[in-house]
Amino acid sequence: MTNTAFVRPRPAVVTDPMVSLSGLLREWLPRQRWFAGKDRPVNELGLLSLTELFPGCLHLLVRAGDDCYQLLLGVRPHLSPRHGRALIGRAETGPLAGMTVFDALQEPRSAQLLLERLRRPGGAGPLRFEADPSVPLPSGLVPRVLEAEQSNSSLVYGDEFILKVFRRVQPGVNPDLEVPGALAGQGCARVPAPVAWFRTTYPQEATLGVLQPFLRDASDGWTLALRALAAGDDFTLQARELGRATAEVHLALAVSFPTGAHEEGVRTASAMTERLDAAADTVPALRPYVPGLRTAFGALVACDPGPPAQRIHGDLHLGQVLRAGRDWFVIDFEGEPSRPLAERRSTHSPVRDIAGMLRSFDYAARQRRPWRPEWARRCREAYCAGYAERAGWDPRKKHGLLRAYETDRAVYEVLYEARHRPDWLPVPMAAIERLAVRGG
Ligand SMILES: Nc1ncnc2c1ncn2[C@@H]1O[C@H](COP(=O)(O)OP(=O)(O)O)[C@@H](O)[C@H]1O
Ligand SMILES: O=P(O)(O)O[C@H]1O[C@H](CO)[C@@H](O[C@H]2O[C@H](CO)[C@@H](O)[C@H](O)[C@H]2O)[C@H](O)[C@H]1O
Repeated sequence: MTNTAFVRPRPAVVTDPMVSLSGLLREWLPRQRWFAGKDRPVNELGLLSLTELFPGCLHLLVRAGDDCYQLLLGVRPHLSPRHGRALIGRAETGPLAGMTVFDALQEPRSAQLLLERLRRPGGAGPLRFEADPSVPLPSGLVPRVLEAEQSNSSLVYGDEFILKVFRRVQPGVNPDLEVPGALAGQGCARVPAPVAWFRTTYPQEATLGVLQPFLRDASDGWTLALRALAAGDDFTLQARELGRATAEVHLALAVSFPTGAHEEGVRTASAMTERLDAAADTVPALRPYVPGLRTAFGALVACDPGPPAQRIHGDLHLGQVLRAGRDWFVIDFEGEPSRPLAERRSTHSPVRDIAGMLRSFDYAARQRRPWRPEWARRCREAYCAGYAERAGWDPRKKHGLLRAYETDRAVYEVLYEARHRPDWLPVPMAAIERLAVRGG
């Protein structure tokens, strides 16, 4: 979304509201977890589109640096102190002078009206609200903001549905709508199916939010793994079932979307090397390990190409899987948020997902002192065994591939932690050291 043309408000609302909003948003945006540009000041905000969603609620797409963000802003004379967390500030100048501006997603009345909007398919200016007509959406469900460390913002309605509002918007269909929709069409029960969604048609087509059933009694894999570690419990049964669930999702993806040829070793190795070099430019701690890590990528050229490329999850880790009863569900098919959407929607080796989950067992084991490498090793074994049971091929027999993909994932994690959670940097750095120096 690089088109910065000002969209005339449809339906007409206020003129040039950015005069009122820019200063407030420049302060507020860098404090939001989902805002990617924290490392530089927000100098200029470009308005891409503005729509009055309902009275007192503006929908905005704004450009900050190279990124486009979706904002739902409440604008009222006053905000109850009970909802102080939603407050962005009081506009001093421009057409909204004197009004209180707040994050509408964190204010219950606005969140309720947003669900009402999803219940009635139709348009509002460039926005389109759509729903699966076979799923009844009750009115009056009480909203609450999900208190999770998230890349987006999610609202839970009456513990029945969860609405994910994408914050960083890229043109095109978001895989987190596309993939669960296609998998539901294949009857894959491992992924909650979208029941309603909204998108924009301006300045370019883009998915803005998806509503899906809320798995009420579910716990995510990360929480369960840490709980097992703290109690000294074995986690191999769960890991094995998770391996099976991953393979089932991969099989469903392979029939729902076109598959590709085997990823070509030379091309994959050079893409991974490029990512490594870019990461080492940003994170100096990586530099001493670059030659050793390159060896892992270089080995791809000679090793068995592995399974054919296909659509995958793209950012699989323990936080992306939910266990309800004895079943694992997979969520969040957006892929790695920093990659371009076209790349996230293309085919890749399924080994990429497997490597993501294997790295996650290592992350979990490193949350305890002393570090529990045996716990991680057993989970990794069990996960691969479960995967092999369903997929018909065993990831453990693809050592060279697995090492390269794990290395690539650890490099991504180093960059991610450096940007978002510098205190966590030692976790992927320990893996980098292991992969570069000891080779696996
Ligand atoms: N269908 C669901 N049922 C229950 N909880 C969910 C569901 N979808 C997401 N969640 C919860 O919301 C959290 C964030 O969802 P996710 O899609 O990973 O968002 P993000 O991409 O912003 O990180 C998950 O970790 C999980 O706890
Ligand atoms: O926000 P997303 O879930 O899309 O994923 C991003 O954030 C994750 C952290 O919240 C990050 O995952 C890394 O930390 C996890 C523990 O918090 C660990 O289980 C993962 O293995 C590790 O990669 C993920 O990389 C990032 O894309």
